[in-house]
Amino acid sequence: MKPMVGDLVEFEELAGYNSIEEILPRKNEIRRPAVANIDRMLLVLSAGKPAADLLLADKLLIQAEQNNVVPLVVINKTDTDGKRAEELEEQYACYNTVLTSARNTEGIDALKERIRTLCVCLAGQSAVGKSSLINRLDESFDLETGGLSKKTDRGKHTTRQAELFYIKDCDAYVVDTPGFSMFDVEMKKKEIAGYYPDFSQFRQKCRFVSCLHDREPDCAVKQAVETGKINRERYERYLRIIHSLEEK
Ligand SMILES: Nc1nc2c(ncn2[C@@H]2O[C@H](COP(=O)(O)OP(=O)(O)OP(=O)(O)O)[C@@H](O)[C@H]2O)c(=O)[nH]1
Ligand SMILES: [Zn+2]
Repeated sequence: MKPMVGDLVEFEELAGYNSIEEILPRKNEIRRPAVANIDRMLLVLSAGKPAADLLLADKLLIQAEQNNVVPLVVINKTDTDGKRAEELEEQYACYNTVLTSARNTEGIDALKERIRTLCVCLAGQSAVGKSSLINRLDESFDLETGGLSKKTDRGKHTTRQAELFYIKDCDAYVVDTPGFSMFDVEMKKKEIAGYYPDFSQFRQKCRFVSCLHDREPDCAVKQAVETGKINRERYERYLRIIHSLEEK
């Protein structure tokens, strides 16, 4: 077994270095970002630039649910576009959300309360403000942060490796992770809908037990989309995810 950030280990102190003797059993682990033993995955979305990749966000939320990691959706850069921040909050209303600005410190105290005494990891695209948020959670930190590429409006991948930080103010451990943009869910397509909390109260009412909520008749999930009880954009991205698995 290879050690991961977040692992609890037994180690031996040797001259000048410590040697890992044993990796203790993990309560959970996720692939992207690669971390273990976390209580919450803080999925950071930008209300400004870079534009939030919501397909990526949904896939990361599925991964968290699949691995028993409770997600918290952090909508950062509220100072740049408050309206967009509210739109994102609405799309992810079935999760716990918190609106933040690492620029003007909006929501930082609320974020501290959400992570108090927990071990959490940050996840998301490059330049959404993950390292900037850590700098705000403890003002004595001075992690390197990066701008956007002028040409592409994408992040510059400033953080290169996952690293654990202790936040004294709220007795929490936070793992900063490098941003990424590619991720594929690895599971059977019939399992995917089970990881959508917003579908859960409707799924049982579909005519077919095996309903994929796609082209089947009498699908309660589709009806909920029609009546506005499920966010249509979330549903359309769900279809993209299951169709991409069919193609494989
Ligand atoms: N306006 C505004 N800018 C922000 C905010 N948070 C971060 N930024 C800026 O966004 C850029 C990227 O911030 P980082 O903290 O490096 O982003 P990151 O998610 O850690 O990026 P990677 O390490 O590449 O994954 C920097 O120029 C920050 O100053 C915010 O709330 N509002
Ligand atoms: Zn259905």
